[in-house]
Amino acid sequence: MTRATLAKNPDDVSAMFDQAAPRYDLTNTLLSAGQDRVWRARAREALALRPGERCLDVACGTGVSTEALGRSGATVVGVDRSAGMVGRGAHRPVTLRVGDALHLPFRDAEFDAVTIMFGLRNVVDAPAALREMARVVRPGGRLVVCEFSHPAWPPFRTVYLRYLRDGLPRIARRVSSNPDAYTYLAETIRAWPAQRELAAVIAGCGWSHVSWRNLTGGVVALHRAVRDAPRPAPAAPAPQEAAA
Ligand SMILES: C[S@@+](CC[C@H](N)C(=O)[O-])C[C@H]1O[C@@H](n2cnc3c(N)ncnc32)[C@H](O)[C@@H]1O
Repeated sequence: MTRATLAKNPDDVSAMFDQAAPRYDLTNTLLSAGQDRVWRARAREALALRPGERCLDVACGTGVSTEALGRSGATVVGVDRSAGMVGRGAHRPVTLRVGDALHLPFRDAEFDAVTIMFGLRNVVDAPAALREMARVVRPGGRLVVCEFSHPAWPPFRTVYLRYLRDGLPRIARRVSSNPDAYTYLAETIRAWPAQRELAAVIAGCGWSHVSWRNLTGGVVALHRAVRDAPRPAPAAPAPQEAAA
């Protein structure tokens, strides 16, 4: 998976989000023309949390997604590597922690479900993060990855790629507290694996029943999967009567 492991320095990525944090939520809403709320709502539906379940929101940022997930009646915890992003969410009625997706500060099989929304693309080693998410979810538990993707219809793709190249950085220069973060955003979206390719990566990292659906014509894709059950131990050989 070469394109999902672009050379990204984790400390640089966290510093970039620390700087973008003060106006992160506003910038997102403007750049996506309000679609970000719809995409997160679709991810929430796909997770289908039930009251009493435990869910982990990895790369939770300022906790917008975490707070919305918490309305399901499940216990939801958010974790993010950027202290600046987590700090912006301190007022929210959910638990947000500073922590790394590659070394999640949670026990094996602690959660019923895990999600990562617009975060996997930013993690330095996406397959390692997917394996780590599989570790903290119980066998049979659910994964939802919500991430920018690749529109399939060529005319729409052309317009979208032009927006990424010209429109998005221009808007970001006016609103964001760190416009460079949005040049990086456009670059990482272009380099990110297509829907089918990402599904194959997820399937290779401890997840089964992988499926996906496009949102907004493929601008975003929602991938769902189920945590593999542990393989049953091989049956012990039937006891043999010892030869006399
Ligand atoms: C685009 S933001 C998404 C935030 C939030 N999920 C949302 O939907 O608004 C990406 C987040 O990924 C976080 N991130 C990047 N690498 C990470 C890592 N290794 N561990 C945890 N969080 C990470 C960044 O700090 C940033 O907050």
